[in-house]
Amino acid sequence: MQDDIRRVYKAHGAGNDFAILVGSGECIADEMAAAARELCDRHRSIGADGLVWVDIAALPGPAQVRVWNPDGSVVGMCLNAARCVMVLLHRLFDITQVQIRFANVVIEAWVVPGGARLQFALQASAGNDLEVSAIGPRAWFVNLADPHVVIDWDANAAMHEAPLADIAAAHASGGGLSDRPSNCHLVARDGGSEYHRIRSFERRVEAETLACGSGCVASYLALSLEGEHVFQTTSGDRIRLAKTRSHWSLEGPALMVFDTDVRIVALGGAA
Ligand SMILES: N[C@@H](CCC[C@H](N)C(=O)O)C(=O)O
Repeated sequence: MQDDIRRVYKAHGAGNDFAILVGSGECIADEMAAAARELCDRHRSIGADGLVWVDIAALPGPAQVRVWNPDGSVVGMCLNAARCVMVLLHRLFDITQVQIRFANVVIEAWVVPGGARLQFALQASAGNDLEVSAIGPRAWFVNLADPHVVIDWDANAAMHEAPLADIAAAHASGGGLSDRPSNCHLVARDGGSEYHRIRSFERRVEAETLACGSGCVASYLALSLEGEHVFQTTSGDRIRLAKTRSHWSLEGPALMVFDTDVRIVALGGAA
């Protein structure tokens, strides 16, 4: 393969889709930010909600994982991408378990039928300030590795018709309920049950995505839930979430879509 041609893997976790690059060692952050802008473009390239770099140098030990939004900004933690990485490493190396390390969050991952299960701890610490604060009668700001606004939507009002992009622009873009651009989630709890519907608008994707794993965690925290809860995402897929003491368990679908060779201009390929 020529030096400027890279293997790119396309995968999705509950419809949240990613272009994934695999390599040994650290990547160059500026180059990857530019590669994210290039590869995530849905009109001119593969198209994705984010670009993922997986450093496999230490396998079967920890995989270092970095994620960039389509605008080239860094994602703190991406739980849908984490499941995709587990499924990809299973495909490539036949491993069924791996530790995935984001900059501030360490995740244990296992392959399960149709997807992956993740286990992780989220603690308030210097690099990962966990913050949940009420910002309205039924709205919360939740800071995980990235900022989220959660709005508790009346389950009797048609959530699928809600103008999510407008709500995010009014309340989660830095001028409304939160003072900084945030991901914005509408959550409706059916009959007070353990079953929730969620719609997510992701900052820096600047669009509604089909699912957001961190958004499910933020919603669980905002709504002060306990025990196991299921979030049905816009894609119709389900993300199962439970918390015991400080440990979270998240299970959901992840699928490889295709892989292909791409000349990436940002990584030195000729335009
Ligand atoms: N989709 C992700 C989280 C994405 C975070 C976001 N775009 C940001 O930068 O804040 C997930 O599944 O966790």
